[in-house]
Amino acid sequence: MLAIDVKDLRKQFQVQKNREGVKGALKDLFKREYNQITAVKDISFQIPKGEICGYIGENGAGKSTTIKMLTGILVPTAGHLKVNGYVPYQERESFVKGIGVVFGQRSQLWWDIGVIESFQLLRKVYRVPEAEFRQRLDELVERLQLGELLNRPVRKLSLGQRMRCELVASLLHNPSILFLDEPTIGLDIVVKTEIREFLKKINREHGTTILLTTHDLQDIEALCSRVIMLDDGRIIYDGGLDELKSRWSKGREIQFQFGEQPRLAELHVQTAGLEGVTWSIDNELTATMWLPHAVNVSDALARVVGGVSDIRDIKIMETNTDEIVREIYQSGSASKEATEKLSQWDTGAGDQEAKESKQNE
Ligand SMILES: Nc1ncnc2c1ncn2[C@@H]1O[C@H](COP(=O)(O)OP(=O)(O)OP(=O)(O)O)[C@@H](O)[C@H]1O
Repeated sequence: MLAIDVKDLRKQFQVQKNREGVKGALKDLFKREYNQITAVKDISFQIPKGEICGYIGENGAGKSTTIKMLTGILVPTAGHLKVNGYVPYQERESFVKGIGVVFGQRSQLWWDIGVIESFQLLRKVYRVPEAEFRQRLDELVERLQLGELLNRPVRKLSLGQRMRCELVASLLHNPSILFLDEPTIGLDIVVKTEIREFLKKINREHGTTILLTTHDLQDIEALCSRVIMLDDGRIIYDGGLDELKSRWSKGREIQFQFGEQPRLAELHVQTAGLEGVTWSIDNELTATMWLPHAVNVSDALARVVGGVSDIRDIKIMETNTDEIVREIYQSGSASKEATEKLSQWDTGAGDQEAKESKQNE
C-alpha cells in the first residue's frame, strides 16, 4: 500500500518583475509584469507505507515546495498526488488528521503559552479523545524527556528543547505519515542523535512513514534506506543510499598501521601492476592505500599482507557521502539515465502554458 503517490507533479510561481528606477516603479503601478518560476518540474515518485525516505537537494532545488504540496499547503500547477489516499489540497480536513508536519525553521507551537497548553490546543484541532491524548502524551514525553518543559512558554525553550516539543506536537494525533523539513537544523550533535533515535523507534514501532528533507547527510545515513535527490526541480536520483555511494564513489581507502615506520617505495612495490592504486604516508606508523573500484579489495589486501611484515591494524575507510553528494550536485546528475532524461526535458519541458497557482497559505 502506498503512503505517497506523485505523478508528473509541477509547481510554478508567478513572481512580479520590478522595473528599475522611478519610471520603472510608475510603469509597474499601471502594468505589472511577471516572471514564471518552475520550482518543481513534473516529478514522479512513490513511497510505500512504513518507509523512511530522504529528500535532498541544494538550496532552491524545490524540496520545501514539494513538501508544501504534499501537505496541502500549496496547490500544484499540474500533475497528480495522493497522500494516504487523499488529494491533500482538496480534502484537507480529513487529510490532516493522518499526517504530522515539522518545519525546522517554523514553529507550530504558540510562542507565549506553556508547551502543554499548545499540545491541548492541538488536541482540540485534531479532535483527539482526552484518554488517547494522555496516553500518547505520556509516552512521547517520557521518550523525549520533556517532563520539566511542559509548563514553560515556548519562547523560553532552547532550540533543541523546542524541536523535541515540535516532534511531540506533530505526533499527538498518531499520524501515519510524518513530514520533516530540516528537523535537525541548528541542533548540537547530542540532540541530533536523540532525535534520530526517536524517529527510528517511532518508525519501527508504529510503522510511521517518514519523508525527511535535510542538508545534514548524517540524518540520511542514520535514518534512510532510500534517498530522492532533487536538482533544479527535477529528480536526479531515486534509490538506495548504498547504491548511490557505490555507484558514485570513485574508490576506497584502506588505512594500515605498522609496527615500524613504513617506506613509501616499499609499499608501492607491493601493489605494482594494480592500476590506479596509490599510497600516502599519514604519520610515523600509518599509511593509506587508495584503490579505484576496478581493483579488487581482497587482491590488493592480500598483496600488502603477504609482502609487508608487522601490520598492526587495517581499517577500511567509509565512503564519504558528503563528498559524493556534493559532486553529484555540482554535475547535476546522478546517473546516465538521468542525464538522458534531462536532455529530453531540455527540449520540451518548458512550453506548457503556465497556470496561475493558488496558494492556501
Ligand atoms: N512562494 C514562492 N513564490 C515564488 N517563488 C518561490 C516561492 N516558494 C519558493 N519559490 C522558489 O522556488 C524554488 C524552490 O524553492 P524551495 O523553497 O522549494 O527550495 P528548497 O529545495 O526547499 O530550498 P532550501 O534548501 O533553501 O529550503 C526557488 O527558486 C524559490 O525561490
